[in-house]
Amino acid sequence: MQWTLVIPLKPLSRAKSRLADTVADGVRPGLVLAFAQDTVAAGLACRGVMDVVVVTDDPHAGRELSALGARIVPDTPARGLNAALAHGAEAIRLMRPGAAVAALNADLPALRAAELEQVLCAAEEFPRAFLADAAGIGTTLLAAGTDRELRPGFGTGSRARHRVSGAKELLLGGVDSVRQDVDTGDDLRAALALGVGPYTSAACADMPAPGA
Ligand SMILES: Nc1nc2c(ncn2[C@@H]2O[C@H](COP(=O)(O)OP(=O)(O)OP(=O)(O)O)[C@@H](O)[C@H]2O)c(=O)[nH]1
Ligand SMILES: C=C(OP(=O)(O)O)C(=O)O
Repeated sequence: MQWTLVIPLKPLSRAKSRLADTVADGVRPGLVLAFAQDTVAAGLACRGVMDVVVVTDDPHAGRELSALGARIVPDTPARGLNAALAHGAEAIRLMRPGAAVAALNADLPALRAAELEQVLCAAEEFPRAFLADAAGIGTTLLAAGTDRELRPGFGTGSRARHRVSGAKELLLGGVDSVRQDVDTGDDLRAALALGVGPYTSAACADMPAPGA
């Protein structure tokens, strides 16, 4: 099965506010963009991925991610993360009816294409499936196979919400890079320990010791 990834990204100046105590305001937007660049680059390098759609209203991020090969879809006006994902999935299926769609957070700087491939292969077995985040509370990926509605329930506590929605939880080992989202300073240190992609690595090199 070939998947289209739909990746939501908030305007950079407002994103990742929970990193404020670790990363200075002036540096944070560049770091958030670097997370998204590493996420998109790994997604595009994944064999099971046909294409990547980023839902964002941020013009700078749109240009940079489009240069990597992503298609940019403008956000729905101020209706939040799940509306953005539903809107992205709808745009994909207008273009390619029935397409298999997987929502993926843009904050996965350690993402490895081979691990994403493993998750998407496992998701093929179910109409809807999801992967819990490293903290075990949220979700980093929600997949809807051919002709299945995505029905995203992302946000705080989304693991339980996606379970209740009937999506199958993928209980896989060896896919830490797909689970490791970055919300806090501790998450950033965990991602750095796993090994981040080149954009995040370069952004962190300009920062005062985020891994300390
Ligand atoms: N397009 C779009 N993406 C969103 C929106 N809200 C959140 N996201 C994205 O959804 C993903 C998961 O969101 P969070 O992990 O909460 O990221 P965040 O909102 O930047 O983080 P905090 O400010 O710390 O809450 C990230 O890739 C965000 O950029 C939205 O309203 N529109
Ligand atoms: C978006 C999510 O949460 P967080 O903001 O904690 O990344 C989620 O896990 O669905």
